[in-house]
Amino acid sequence: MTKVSIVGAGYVGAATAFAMVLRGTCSELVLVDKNEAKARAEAADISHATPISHATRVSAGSYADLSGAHLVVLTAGANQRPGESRLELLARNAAVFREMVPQVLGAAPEATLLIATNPVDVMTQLSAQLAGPERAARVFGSGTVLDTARLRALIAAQANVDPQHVHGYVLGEHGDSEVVAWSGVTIAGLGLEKFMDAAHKPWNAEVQAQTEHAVRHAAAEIIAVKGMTAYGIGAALARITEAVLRDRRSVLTVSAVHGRYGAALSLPRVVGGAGLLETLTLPLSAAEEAALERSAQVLREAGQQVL
Ligand SMILES: NC(=O)C1=CN([C@@H]2O[C@H](COP(=O)(O)OP(=O)(O)OC[C@H]3O[C@@H](n4cnc5c(N)ncnc54)[C@H](O)[C@@H]3O)[C@@H](O)[C@H]2O)C=CC1
Ligand SMILES: CC(=O)C(=O)O
Repeated sequence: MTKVSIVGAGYVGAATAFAMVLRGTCSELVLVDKNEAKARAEAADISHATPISHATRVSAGSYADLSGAHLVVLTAGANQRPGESRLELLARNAAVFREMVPQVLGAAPEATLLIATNPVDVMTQLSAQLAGPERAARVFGSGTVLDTARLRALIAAQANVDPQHVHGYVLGEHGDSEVVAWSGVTIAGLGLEKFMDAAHKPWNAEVQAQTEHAVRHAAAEIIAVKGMTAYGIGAALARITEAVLRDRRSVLTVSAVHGRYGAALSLPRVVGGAGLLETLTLPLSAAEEAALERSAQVLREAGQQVL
């Protein structure tokens, strides 16, 4: 039996629950929201997919119903309005987390906490602070797992290959200062430029810059039209959850506090049954290292407002 709870049954919480049911991530799923009627309606709607996907017991509940959860996904709080940055949500969502995290930990003291609410890096650092150092390996955020997926999808489209066979990472803030680690992107074991050359696909500095711009601004462009993003992050949260529940030792760019950078930010990390198992140090170019340090500086300054 694997039990997951999602606190925040808005667009992201519902998309995550739906992704989990389609993927068969867990056997029991409980949705909690301060709007109890919304949580009940989403749970009912999603449960109707279970006979034609995976047998998952989906319900709505209160904090008390988190008891026994192996992992709790936190998606509660405000989302961005068109034109707003993630960091502008800081004060509002920090207030939600100060109230919510102690209640979650009170009801499910053994659970791994997976944070998605924005600004996700600062919310992760705040949650880690509220949870205490003994839970350090079990409190982390979705970080740049979504941005990394966007990068892989865009490169795959250019290369005309399966996105699962494109490897590379977005590091740092899940936000405007994020860093695309171009020096480490590979397809079929070849560096990106070598692969594109061998496959006779057009790739140059201009295409690379356009791709990076599209990754960095993906959320803003989607939000400008439909008001929110949900499917990408829903799939990402389901994938991260599976790494924990199935002890996969997956390499994922989740966000966690890093002593050297003095903030929670994303680096490639090994994620498994005990949570964060290892942080990997990638060989980066000097420009990427400097950009990562600047991203950490953005997060340290943002953190000073609420930590
Ligand atoms: N990390 C990532 O990659 C992504 C993060 N997000 C973030 O996820 C968060 C949620 O976004 P949406 O689902 O679109 O927002 P939404 O407004 O649709 O849902 C938020 C839900 O949180 C609930 N809520 C608020 N305070 C609560 C509390 N104290 N206890 C329980 N429930 C509470 C609300 O009732 C609402 O149902 C936002 O901060 C958004 O920016 C969104 C997309 C990607
Ligand atoms: C909203 C957000 O953080 C995203 O889609 O990346």
